[in-house]
Amino acid sequence: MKWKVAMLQMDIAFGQPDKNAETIKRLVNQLSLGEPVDVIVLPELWDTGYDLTRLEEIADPGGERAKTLLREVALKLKCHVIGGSVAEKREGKVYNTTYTYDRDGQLAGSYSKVHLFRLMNEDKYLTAGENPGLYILEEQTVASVICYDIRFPEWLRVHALQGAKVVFVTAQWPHPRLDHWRQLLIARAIENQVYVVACNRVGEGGGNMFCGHSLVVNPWGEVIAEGMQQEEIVRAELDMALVTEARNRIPVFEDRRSSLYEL
Ligand SMILES: O=C(O)CCC(=O)C(=O)O
Repeated sequence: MKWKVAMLQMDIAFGQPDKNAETIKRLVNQLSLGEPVDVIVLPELWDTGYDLTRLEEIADPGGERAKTLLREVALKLKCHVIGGSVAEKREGKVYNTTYTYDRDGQLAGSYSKVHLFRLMNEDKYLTAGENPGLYILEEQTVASVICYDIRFPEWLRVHALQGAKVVFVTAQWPHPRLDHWRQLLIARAIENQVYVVACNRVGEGGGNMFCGHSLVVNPWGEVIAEGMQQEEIVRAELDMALVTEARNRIPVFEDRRSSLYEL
């Protein structure tokens, strides 16, 4: 199984969900004119950006606005959509939530960010999710996590142990930590013998400058696609056979001594 993936490395207008939805539609139109893709990935909080103090007013009730758009995109491009994340209002709380749609326009699953990033005040305005983000797309188990989650190897391991062959990362990762971004993504790919497909935003907002460099890393830790620091669509091809090859050559999952790791 091979998948062509495309990441929409976009700028995000601070606190302007409608304007950001227009940016997505423009990039999707651009994509629809080129080579077909199997999966697209969007960045984190693409609707509101980090305008956290206005979430009461601008967060998406039940994620319905985002769901409508993402479903339309899946049907237009006939591809799976890892829908970045949006500020989802649910039961009086706000979550940082990803929706994944399959190519038939069906919701394959959702994931709310589990590790809230205190440096950007997420803990003050958002509620943490509790469940892993695992989905089945065309019989492939894949995972999606959000930004700061990549600093928690144990969390990605949970997904790999449950069968994920690809981990999609949706992010708003700022400077000056570009090196952390690249190295953490490469490490997560090597240790879990998975593809890591990570979509970051560009531009500035809320006093942060975001570093782009959306990345695709193969299960051997090789960077097979990387964005620059401007709006662009970053493409790559994933070959699931490489996951099996890496796991057969170095059987990390068989060699684990899990009884020694329980804390
Ligand atoms: O961990 C980091 O350095 C950045 C994390 C982040 O920006 C986020 O989770 O939104």
